[in-house]
Amino acid sequence: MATETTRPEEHAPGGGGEAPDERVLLETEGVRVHFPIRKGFRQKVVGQVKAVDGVDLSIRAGETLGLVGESGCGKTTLGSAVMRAREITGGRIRFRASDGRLLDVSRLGPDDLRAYRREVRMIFQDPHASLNPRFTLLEIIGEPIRVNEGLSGSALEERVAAMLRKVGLRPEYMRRYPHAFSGGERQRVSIARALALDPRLVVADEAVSALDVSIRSQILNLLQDLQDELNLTYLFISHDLSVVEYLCDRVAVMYLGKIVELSETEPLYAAPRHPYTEALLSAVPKPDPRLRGGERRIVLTGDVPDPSDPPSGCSFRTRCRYATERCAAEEPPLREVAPGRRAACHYAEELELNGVV
Ligand SMILES: Nc1ncnc2c1ncn2[C@@H]1O[C@H](COP(=O)(O)OP(=O)(O)OP(=O)(O)O)[C@@H](O)[C@H]1O
Repeated sequence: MATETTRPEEHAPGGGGEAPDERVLLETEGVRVHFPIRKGFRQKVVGQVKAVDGVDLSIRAGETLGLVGESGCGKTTLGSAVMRAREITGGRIRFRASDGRLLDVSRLGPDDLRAYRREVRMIFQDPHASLNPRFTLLEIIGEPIRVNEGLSGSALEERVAAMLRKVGLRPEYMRRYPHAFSGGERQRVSIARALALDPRLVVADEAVSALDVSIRSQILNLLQDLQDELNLTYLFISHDLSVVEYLCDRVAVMYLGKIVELSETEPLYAAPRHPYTEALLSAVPKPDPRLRGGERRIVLTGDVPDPSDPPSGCSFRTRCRYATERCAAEEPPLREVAPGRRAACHYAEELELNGVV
């Protein structure tokens, strides 16, 4: 297959011939991932689950971008599309390779695909499921290094020892199997494996959700330290808004396959511009019980609508307490509503929404 690459000066992320934004490491443009629904003996396609339905997002080099939303809104599917673990149905994902070229991720030739898979790595949610119990840490962490760099013997052991030290584990642990370790230690092993090839972008999907609260902050601190030390960029997928507030520079809020709000973290938490963000924030536990007043808590009623049959107009309108007739008739685009802030709500400028106190 042909590899489509463009020189940085030829194409700007964001398209449309603007000056190229050198800060952008990865960009999605109108990305869609639809799953066909098949029925009957002939497995006829009777519909589409629109898991990701037109996502424009850019991830800047060195930042941590949080991707939040309820279960089923398409976060994991978008992360898998970025990882190229899932083919996209439409749109485009572009990545700025270390040599400065912009790569079209769904059209990579074999060499560029191999390079992409070294530069973009994933940390999974469940370190119990993602670490093979039959392999030692040397094999688990060393495997990508052996395959990609051809190292073996003591050279490989040295690299694995260095990775173990980096994530706060003792090098002599490399002879042991995953079952000998606690959940937090296993997540450190997953991180060591993800970082073994010196990636530039790390997609972390619910990376601390399975951990005890006491361990969670240790792993978050480790991720931050490693980001500083290794110049990493993170796409941090989570349904936990407290964790995202702590770790992320910017936040993208996803609902029913679309980004509905995108902003730097602090202003988004202080004064959201989309009613869905407001509802998510109102459910975040407050440290001070006096601030947990019933009147501030907005209960999101009902489930996320069926992504194979989304509501007309604004997809959130069926659960939105501010919805009007216009919301059913007209889909609000994701647009700039204040400097550096985007929201997909007709009333983003007028509504006075509550943030986290
Ligand atoms: N392989 C698949 N085939 C059909 N539908 C799928 C498939 N994978 C995901 N979906 C559907 O796509 C939608 C988005 O799922 P996805 O797992 O991406 O959401 P999510 O926000 O990551 O949720 P969670 O946090 O529960 O993983 C859901 O409706 C899900 O049922």
